[in-house]
Amino acid sequence: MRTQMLRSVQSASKSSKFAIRNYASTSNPERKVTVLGAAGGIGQPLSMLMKLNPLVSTLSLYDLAGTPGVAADCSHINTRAQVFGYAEDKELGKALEGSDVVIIPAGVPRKPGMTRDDLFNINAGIVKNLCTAVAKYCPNALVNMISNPVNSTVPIASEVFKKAGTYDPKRLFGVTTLDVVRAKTFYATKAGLPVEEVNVPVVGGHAGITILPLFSQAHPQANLSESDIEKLTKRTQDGGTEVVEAKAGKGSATLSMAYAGAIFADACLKGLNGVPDVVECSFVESNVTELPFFASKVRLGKNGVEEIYGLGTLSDYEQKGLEALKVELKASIEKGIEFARKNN
Ligand SMILES: NC(=O)c1ccc[n+]([C@@H]2O[C@H](COP(=O)([O-])OP(=O)(O)OC[C@H]3O[C@@H](n4cnc5c(N)ncnc54)[C@H](O)[C@@H]3O)[C@@H](O)[C@H]2O)c1
Ligand SMILES: O=C(O)C[C@H](O)C(=O)O
Repeated sequence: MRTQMLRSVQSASKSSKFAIRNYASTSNPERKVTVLGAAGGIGQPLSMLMKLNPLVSTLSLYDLAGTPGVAADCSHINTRAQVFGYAEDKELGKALEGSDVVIIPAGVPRKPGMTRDDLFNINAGIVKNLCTAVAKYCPNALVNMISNPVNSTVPIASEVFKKAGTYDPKRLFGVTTLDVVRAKTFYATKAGLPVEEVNVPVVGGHAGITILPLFSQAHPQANLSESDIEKLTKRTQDGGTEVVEAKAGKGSATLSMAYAGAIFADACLKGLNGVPDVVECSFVESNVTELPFFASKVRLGKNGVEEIYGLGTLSDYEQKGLEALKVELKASIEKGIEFARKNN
């Protein structure tokens, strides 16, 4: 028994040495990913998932406090990325310099009874300051905005970058991947399909009714009733609230968000590295509708957004949802722009 265990340990260690040699010999370019808010509920698991990503060569972890510990912990994982922890304002520049992708989950989460917009007063200022630093230290980075309310924080970031003269709409993304992750999970469960084979585009924004899953375009197509589609739509729109209530005051989605954030950052890295046909939904500057920002499928490439796809054919129910969401989304976008202009 003991010999058998020893043998399996020896073979495991042989295979991990082999894996390390393989990493060293891959042709993946050097890529620096920075996480701002890395010691938080999303930041920690997201940092770990980025440490596991072989496309990352440098992982830079920044938060107001606690990042040296998170970085030391992550750094012991035997994967390619070199990990560095930075804390406090004075280290923000070093954390950001040379970044290819900056992921921003810095800010406060919701408690039961709150909307994402209730976070605006605190998170708007945090995002504005962090984006000012991004413009200064890594103006060419792809920015993955996770901090809520995404419908307003992305417009804030765009105004900050415009003021700094660094704005490139192809490089700014609101991360809406969690809506897609949820839509896939709920749809696959209801339809009895293997979840890994399911795809569902989610468009609009990232709050309540502005989240519009397009189940009429789901793959594979399942024969669900109108009432099932309405329930799935509502559950996707309320997915964040479902987690906030279940956590009962201890924050919002962190683990599923870290997973979703890691998928989106990986797509950005693949695009930068020239991998073809990388498509994800994201909230970006867009002319798909009359609104200046909108989430839809985008193709990622060496410059960030290479192509923004239109909405395709919508069902009557989705068309109504689209018209209904525009009022709220427009107001949230304008609120962000106005805040950034006033506080410039
Ligand atoms: N886009 C999405 O789908 C999605 C999903 C889940 C949560 N969120 C949002 O992500 C944000 C973070 O959520 P969380 O659960 O990780 O919260 P958290 O409170 O656990 O962590 C936030 C972290 O941000 C840090 N922070 C605050 N101000 C900072 C600053 N100026 N610079 C650097 N770091 C700073 C805090 O110290 C903390 O460690 C919230 O706004 C939440 O609503 C978005
Ligand atoms: O719901 C929240 O407040 C967090 C996040 O936006 C989510 O969708 O889980």
